[in-house]
Amino acid sequence: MDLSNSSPVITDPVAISQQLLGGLPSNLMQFSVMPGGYSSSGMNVGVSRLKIEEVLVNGLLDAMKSSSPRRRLNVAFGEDNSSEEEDPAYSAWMAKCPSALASFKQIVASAQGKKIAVFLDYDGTLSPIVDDPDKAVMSPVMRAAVRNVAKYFPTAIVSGRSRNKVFEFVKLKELYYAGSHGMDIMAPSANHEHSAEKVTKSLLQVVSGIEGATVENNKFCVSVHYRNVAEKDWKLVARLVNEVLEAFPRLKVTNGRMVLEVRPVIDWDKGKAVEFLLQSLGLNDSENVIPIYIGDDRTDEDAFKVLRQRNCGYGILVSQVPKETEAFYSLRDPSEVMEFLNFLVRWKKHSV
Ligand SMILES: O=P(O)(O)OC[C@H]1O[C@H](O[C@H]2O[C@H](CO)[C@@H](O)[C@H](O)[C@H]2O)[C@H](O)[C@@H](O)[C@@H]1O
Repeated sequence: MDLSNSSPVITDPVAISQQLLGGLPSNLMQFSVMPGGYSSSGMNVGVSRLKIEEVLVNGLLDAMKSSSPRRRLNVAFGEDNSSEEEDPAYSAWMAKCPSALASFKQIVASAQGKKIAVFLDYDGTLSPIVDDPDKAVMSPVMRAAVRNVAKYFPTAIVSGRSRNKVFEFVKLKELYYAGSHGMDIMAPSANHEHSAEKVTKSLLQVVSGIEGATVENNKFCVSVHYRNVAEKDWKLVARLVNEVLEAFPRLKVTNGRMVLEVRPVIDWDKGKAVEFLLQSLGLNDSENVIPIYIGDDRTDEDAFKVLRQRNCGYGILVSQVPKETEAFYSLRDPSEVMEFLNFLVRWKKHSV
């Protein structure tokens, strides 16, 4: 795709957005408590607004605490500080989610004679997780691995970052990009971008007093980072984000790796982006195409689910700790991601 015209892979964004918005499943409709404690459906919920807010905030806080553990691992390519001996819990987890490196022969055997399409998350997959989101740079050797993969396989970056921002990190024009958790290729109607601008401003105001809290505008989505916030202040972050979102009924909050992701309440995610990319690239033939999606966080699970539902292709989770996942295989960190990508290139070079 020619990025110079900065036009993403889209068909008719307005029609698709209307279809998306019109097709909003009921479970995503906003639950609103009417004055006097009646829900929009007229049911007497008998629950005070404050009680509901407390439940929402505590739910968010539980999810924040369960997000990626505070592990200060310097895993920038070969400087992995994790202990050498195998962690029994990780070994037990790998029985269910085997290493994609150890399973490489099975993966390529199933791809023999078929087309492989590669989808790559950015943060925690191509770049190590670091404290400052602006410093999550990709190493030259990882860039070379991705560049080489793109020589043999259609390759896309699917990121929560804005499309422009993740392109600035990756710097490879020959790739396809789906930014803002897969929405940017759709160029949803401008009001999503407008909401993101407005909610960014509100979030910056409310978290400005919390040390370590930062807000990142990713065009159609906004990230509220709490990686550098003292755990005692996490509930305050959750409460403030929840309060701001009350004024934005078309936005929701989901969890990433020590980040609250503020996203439009539309039925669109990285999984839908992968389906859209496969279709628009003419790779929708599940008999002859093996999509491989590599990612590290909860938003990547939407893509893993799609591949599992299609019974075609492989999700690969990047994690150093056992996690519930829809992925088929696992890799420990970005250095193993790079090794896997290099395996793919070597296999293709020697099998043509
Ligand atoms: O979909 P991704 O490409 O994985 O992007 C998801 C989020 O990644 C970034 O945040 C994460 O990485 C940061 C840098 O390593 C880290 O500081 C932060 O704690 C992680 O959550 C990015 O800043 C977010 O906007 C993305 O949504």
